[in-house]
Parts: sequence; structure tokens; C-alpha cells
Amino acid sequence: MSTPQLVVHHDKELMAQAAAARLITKIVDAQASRGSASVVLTGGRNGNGLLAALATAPARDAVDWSRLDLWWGDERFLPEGDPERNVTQAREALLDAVPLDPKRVHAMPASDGPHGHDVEAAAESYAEELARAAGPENHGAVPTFDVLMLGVGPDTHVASLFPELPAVRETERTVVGVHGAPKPPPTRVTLTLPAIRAAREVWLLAAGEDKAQAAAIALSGAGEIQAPAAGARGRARTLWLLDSAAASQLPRSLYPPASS
Ligand SMILES: O=C1O[C@H](COP(=O)(O)O)[C@@H](O)[C@H](O)[C@H]1O
Repeated sequence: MSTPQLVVHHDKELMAQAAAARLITKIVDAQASRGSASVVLTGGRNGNGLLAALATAPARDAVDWSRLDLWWGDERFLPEGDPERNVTQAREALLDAVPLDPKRVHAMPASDGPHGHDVEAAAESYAEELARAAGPENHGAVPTFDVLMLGVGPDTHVASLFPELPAVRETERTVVGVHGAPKPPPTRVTLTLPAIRAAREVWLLAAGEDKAQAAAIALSGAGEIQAPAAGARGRARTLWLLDSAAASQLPRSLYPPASS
């Protein structure tokens, strides 16, 4: 697993634009070398900010959207089309505006889908979908995602892996149901740390003052059960993309504050 690297941008708008440009380059490169690309999206303010920036990025049309697989790191277990679902927000921010192949848009199940309110069955079916997409060249039951993005919550949660809840302790399954999440809604579906760690690159997005403490804790040697963001690492690269507000409490050894 890779050691975290940090990139600190001046503010959240610049961070979103730079991350969008970075993502375009990654997708184009993956499509050039492997024929297609796979990206795991995150919900939350920073993830949606990146998608909105991508929608207006001048280089957006460099991507072959029909050769892109989209997956989700987590989902709020709500009915299809609910405005709080991560996929609904992603569609609004970007997905409805680009020519994706609908068969390659792998949304997590909704609570009014084939599994009804059975969140464990919904999680299992997503795990099966991931396993079907994994080839022999992959390292387990999920594809080797080119980029997996995670918004970092103020409590250090990533995807729907909240501190101390059972999901963050999972070592076998790739997708699990979550009950009693401290952030609404309480019922969710999430990739686990083993699935996250199968990604080639993991990008953690943190912008705003309310993320400063979480970034400092996760990057200062905290354990992943207490600080799930600390356990999110990519096989080849782990990249923290921050704005200066989110970086403001980092230890000086990681990010020396600018001298006045
Ligand atoms: O509920 C969620 O929250 C996190 C972080 O969101 P933010 O708004 O604090 O940036 C997000 O990463 C996750 O996907 C989402 O379901």
C-alpha cells in the first residue's frame, strides 16, 4: 500500500478544478493504455464539487465517456431518484450531461429496488456485480479501479465507513450494509476497506475548515477503526487533495504553513 501524498490548493473552487483536470488526465491515460477506464465516485460536497467542475472543464471532451465504468464508494439507502442519493446528485452535477454508456454506470441499489428494504441483500448484489467485472488480472473480487475518490467527513469517515461501526472492521466482504450511521440517513451501502485498497489510486478530498481536524487526525498515524480515512490507501498511490482551510491543522512536518 502506498504512503499518502498531499496536494494543497488555495481554496475549494481551485481544488475542485485542479482535481477535475487531474481526473480527466487519468481517464484519458487509462483509456489510451488499457482501452477503458474505471472510476469510483464519492458523494458529499467535495465529490459533487469535483463533478460540477468537470462538467465545465474545457478538456471534458477529451474523455471517451462511452469507455468509462463508473462505480460508487457508498450510497444512502433511499428510493430511486431521492435527492439525497449520491447517484442522483452525481447525475445532476455531471452524468446527465455526458454521453456515458448506461450499462457502465454501476449505481448502488435503491431501497425501492429488487431487494426492497433489505440492505444486506442490496450490498451482496453490488458485491456480485463488482466480482463479475473483476478479471483474472485483478487482485480479488473487485476490478482494479483506476481512481477511487473519497470525500472525507468531519468525523474522518470515508464512503459510509464511520469510526468504530462494524463496517470499518470488515476484512472479507467487499460491500456491506450499514445501520445506524451517525450522519443521515442511518441506512447505507458501502465499499469496505479491502475493496477500497484494491484501487490503483485512492484520492481523498477534503476542503473547508470543518475537515481540518479530520485531516490532521487521519494523517497523524491514527488507526483506521477510529479514523477510517487513515485506512484508505491505493495500491500505487494515495493522494490527499486539500484546500488550505482543510490543511490548516496538519502537523508542520506534513504541510508547513506559509510564512506571513
Ligand atoms: O454522507 C456522505 O458523506 C461523505 C462526506 O461528505 P461531505 O459533504 O462532508 O464532503 C461522502 O464522502 C460520502 O460519500 C457520503 O455518502
